[in-house]
Amino acid sequence: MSTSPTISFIGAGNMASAIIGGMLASGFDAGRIWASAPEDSHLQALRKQFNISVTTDNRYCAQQGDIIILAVKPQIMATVCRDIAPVVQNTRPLMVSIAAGLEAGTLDEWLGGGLPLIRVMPNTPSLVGKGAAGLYANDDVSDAQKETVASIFSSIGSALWVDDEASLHAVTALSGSGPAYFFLMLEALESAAAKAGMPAETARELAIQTMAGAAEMAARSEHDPAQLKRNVMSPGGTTEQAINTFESGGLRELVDQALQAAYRRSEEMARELAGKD
Ligand SMILES: NC(=O)C1=CN([C@@H]2O[C@H](COP(=O)(O)OP(=O)(O)OC[C@H]3O[C@@H](n4cnc5c(N)ncnc54)[C@H](OP(=O)(O)O)[C@@H]3O)[C@@H](O)[C@H]2O)C=CC1
Ligand SMILES: O=C(O)[C@@H]1CCC=N1
Repeated sequence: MSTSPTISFIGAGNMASAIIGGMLASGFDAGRIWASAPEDSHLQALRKQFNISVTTDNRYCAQQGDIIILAVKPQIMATVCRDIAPVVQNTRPLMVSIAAGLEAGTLDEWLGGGLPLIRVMPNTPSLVGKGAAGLYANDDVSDAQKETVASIFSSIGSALWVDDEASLHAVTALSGSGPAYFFLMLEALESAAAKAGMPAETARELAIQTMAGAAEMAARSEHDPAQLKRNVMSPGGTTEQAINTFESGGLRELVDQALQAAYRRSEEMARELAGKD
């Protein structure tokens, strides 16, 4: 494989666009990116935005790639993989799946068997170079291939390997789904501030800046989040009142339940899609 491989995305929706946007912003050559999907108008919009090559023909797209990133919904992955199997069995690219739940063994079977395959659980902030991805490789992947894929995902955020495929359920529940948790928090903060009489635009800017600032501080600080939280809580002050309200309302238990629900759904999808349910 050349140092700058051609990457083919099968499926060109939210997550593929976020990865492509992040890759281009980090200097990846648009001439080396292909994407396929059924709806030509969606592809043309993507081509205009990113100047990448597009086609409605998955097999043709697959044929172009040294690395093929499977980025369709898990529920249609079997049809898509079986369709491109004759092509990839011939060209033998490195396969990468970003689908939630779907296990490497199941994908390998649909693709005809014996191909190097990496599962990545990315997230949408990849678009702005702030992604967080967990990666797992099957036994057919070489160290050089692992490095290539890790360097792609490192260029758009953090990329961490897991040794055990089952750990990807936890990655999915934490960072794959995670951006939505923080967007929910932003929604809630904005509407609470609006109730307190703040104009919507001001509330949004202050809430976003506060979230970004807290994240940046947590990333850079030598203190853990509990200490950073205490540093904001003046005894007898305002923060204490808000934190006590969150704690007595069961926020920690709710977060625990939410992550468990996402984790269980990821496991359940793996079983359903492998035909074990
Ligand atoms: N969204 C997220 O935050 C994350 C998603 N993922 C995973 O990424 C994958 C994609 O999710 P997401 O991007 O959100 O989904 P989207 O619905 O946004 O995108 C799905 C894409 O697949 C295309 N598609 C549909 N049918 C076919 C087909 N037969 N052949 C080729 N392409 C097809 C759609 O094309 P068209 O528009 O033409 O219909 C669309 O471009 C999923 O497996 C999900 O688990 C992983 C981590 C995070
Ligand atoms: O909700 C989902 O199933 C996908 C996987 C992680 C984020 N979105």
